[in-house]
Amino acid sequence: MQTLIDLLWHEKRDALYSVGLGALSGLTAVALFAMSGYMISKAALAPPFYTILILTSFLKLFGAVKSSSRYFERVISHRVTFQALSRIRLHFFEQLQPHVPQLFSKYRSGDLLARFVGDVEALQNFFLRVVYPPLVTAVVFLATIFFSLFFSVWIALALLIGILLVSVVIPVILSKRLTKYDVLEKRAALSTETAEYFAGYRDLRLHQQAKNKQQSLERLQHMYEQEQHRNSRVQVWSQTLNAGVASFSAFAVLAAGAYLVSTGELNGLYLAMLTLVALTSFESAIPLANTPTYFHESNQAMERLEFLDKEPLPIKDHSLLVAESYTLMVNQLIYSYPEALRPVLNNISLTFPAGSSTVIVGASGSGKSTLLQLLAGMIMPTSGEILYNGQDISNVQEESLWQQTGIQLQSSHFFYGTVRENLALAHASATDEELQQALEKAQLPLDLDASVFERGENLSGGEKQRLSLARLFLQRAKVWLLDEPFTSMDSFTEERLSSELKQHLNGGTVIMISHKLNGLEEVDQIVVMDHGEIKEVGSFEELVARQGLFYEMLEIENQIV
Ligand SMILES: Nc1ncnc2c1ncn2[C@@H]1O[C@H](COP(=O)(O)OP(=O)(O)OP(=O)(O)O)[C@@H](O)[C@H]1O
Repeated sequence: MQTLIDLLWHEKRDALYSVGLGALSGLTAVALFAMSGYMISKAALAPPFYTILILTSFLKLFGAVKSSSRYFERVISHRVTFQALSRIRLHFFEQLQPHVPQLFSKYRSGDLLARFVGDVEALQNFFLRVVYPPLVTAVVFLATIFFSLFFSVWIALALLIGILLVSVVIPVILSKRLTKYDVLEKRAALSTETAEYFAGYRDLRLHQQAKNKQQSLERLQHMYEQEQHRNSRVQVWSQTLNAGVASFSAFAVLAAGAYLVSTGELNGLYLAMLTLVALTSFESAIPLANTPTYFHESNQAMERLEFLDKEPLPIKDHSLLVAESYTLMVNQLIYSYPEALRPVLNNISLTFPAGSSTVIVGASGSGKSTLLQLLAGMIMPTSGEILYNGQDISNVQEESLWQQTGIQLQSSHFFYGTVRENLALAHASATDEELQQALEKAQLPLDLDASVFERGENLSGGEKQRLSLARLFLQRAKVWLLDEPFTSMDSFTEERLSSELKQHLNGGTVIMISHKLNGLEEVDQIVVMDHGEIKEVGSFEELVARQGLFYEMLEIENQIV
């Protein structure tokens, strides 16, 4: 909540103006009705014509001030809200950014979307319906009670009791009931499951599970609706009590006034005026009926949005020192995924000399991709160090690291748009000719203006892989980290592409994961991994001669071929 107040504080000037204008509008509304009441009573006594004329002029003045101040108050208060919302979005986006590579290990995409769209949106009510109404009501009531004191202490007391009930007693009681409900949490659960349902719809249909999933979605929707229903029931109660107290207070003012008139303590001329003052001033307290609900909702939205703040991030304030080439070293590296019971990489030490080529092989799940992501600085080691030319990358800003590295992961993301836009991701200023050349090198005969659907849905597995290789052909890096770049290709395309790639990567330090063991004779170093450990390191010839794990795997591959 403190963060929200801090973010809103940036708009303090406009917020103050809108509260001032709101108070002015509320006060002139009270004055308008007070004057009307007084005028009606006065008119009954047949006063001189000029008295009516003066009173009517005041009525017109109050009416004009009320409408214009209300108009400007609306303009400014909405400006405050939208500017604060944009600050809030920016703030949470900045908080989110450093967590991005690992974010989806911890949070589901539907949940993140619910937080950054729905929860941020819920905060638009914070100023308009939580901060603003109590301030305006306080000003209006202070002035009204002070004004009433000139006529009767009892009438002022009736107003004071009424406003205390509306602004303190009712909200406090209802807030206790509201804390039981969590509409945002239920909405997030529904949106998380719905996002997954759409993403996996094809598989659900194929396995005849769409109906089951649909039923569980319906259950979530029902829970969400019930929570909304309970929440709105509290809101309706709040509005009813608010209106009841307002009417009762106005009645109390009328009754007290009538009694005081009968005892001669109050001039009857003011009775209608004071009753109308009470009725109108409680009108400015109507929005208070929604304050507990919106306060509770804003509180919950902030709690859901501050989920990342609690996790301190390492400070990365160094840049990678620029060099002609890089030797990569890994020292006693241990890595455990968050909340995993055992480390996935166990005490790994390796050297990748500058300009050398290394292929990492090993059984599925042995930790190859994890090691590559660590080398790329996408995840941080649990312990141990990763050095680029002796420089520890734990405090190096990712951008400076990624300027020197060309990375291809097992799967790349393709954005909805054109082939050109998807390629430009790797080299924003590349000319059409350069983009075309990259496509040719990647053996991908696609038009630059051809459409790409979300996640590359209209591309085959091999085409996706070649499109991401085309991105690599547009880059000039000194370290290349490639995770199985040819898995979805036929042998002929793989052969042609791999010789193109070899030429392109020439001179850089290349580390590539592969499941194919044949054809590695020219590679400088082969690393064999098993269960998160390095089992063997050496050239093809050395490993074959050793007749260890690599040799066994090669034998099996040869038998299968
Ligand atoms: N984000 C993650 N969160 C938790 N565990 C993970 C995560 N990614 C991978 N793992 C686990 O870490 C282990 C190593 O995974 P990794 O992807 O590094 O293996 P790999 O050798 O590259 O496998 P493959 O050859 O099948 O791609 C696996 O047991 C996997 O279940």
